[in-house]
Amino acid sequence: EYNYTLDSARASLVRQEDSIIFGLIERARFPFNSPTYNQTYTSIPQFHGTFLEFLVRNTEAIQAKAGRYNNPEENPFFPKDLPPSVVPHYHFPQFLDSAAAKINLNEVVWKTYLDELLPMFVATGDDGNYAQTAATDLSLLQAVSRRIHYGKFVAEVKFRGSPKDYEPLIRSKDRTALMKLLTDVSVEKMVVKRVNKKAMVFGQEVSLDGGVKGGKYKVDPSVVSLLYQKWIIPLTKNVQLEYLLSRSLH
Ligand SMILES: O=C(O)C(=O)C[C@]1(C(=O)O)C=C[C@@H](O)C=C1
Repeated sequence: EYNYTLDSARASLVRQEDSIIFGLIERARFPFNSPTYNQTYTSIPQFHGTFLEFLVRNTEAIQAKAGRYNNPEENPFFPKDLPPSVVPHYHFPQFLDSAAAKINLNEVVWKTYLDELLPMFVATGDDGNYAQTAATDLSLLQAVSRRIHYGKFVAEVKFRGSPKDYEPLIRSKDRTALMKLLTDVSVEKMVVKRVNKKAMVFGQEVSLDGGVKGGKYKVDPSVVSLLYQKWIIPLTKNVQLEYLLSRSLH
């Protein structure tokens, strides 16, 4: 069995910050491009939904065939009606409880992304690049979703580390106490500080003479920390909580 530890789980979360910040930078290259999210823009035959939904549903279908969702770290946004994988099944280590498969907070991720995150880091305007915009949305959505659902692994590690603390709270469904037990405020503060710093490093204009052009970053570092503080960390904790509450006990 693969050896997940709190250190290795946290190292993965740190690594995933890179994907999220580069995803933000990539999406921020385009203005808001409202037709991407606007039902009335598309008249795609046999499809009812936004342009983004069209791209995501179809991409997920092809990625499902290619085996993406065989990996327990991946959670689709539209799990209903996905085609089965057509490739040989790689046997990923069974680290999580079987209840994990049912935990999917992507509906919340989707809504939060559109209603809260996008308006915070994207400029207003329309340059017609809807397909490119939707593609950057999808890869960012997938990075955020993977990070948040990685909470399942973090929670399992924590549970195995102190089952005597977690079991009674799970039995009594004490959400408040569970939330308190899985929270580490000092780690959260470090995460928020680090993503701010990474946004400065990754988002600077690099020039050959005289290093970095001052002042302007490709995505606002304070917005990146705010996104983490307000949405990404709290959602990761919600995944941990839901996972623990549905975890089987012996
Ligand atoms: O590192 C942990 O222990 C986590 O559970 C991850 C995380 C996070 O989302 O970054 C969430 C809850 C903790 O309070 C600290 C950090």
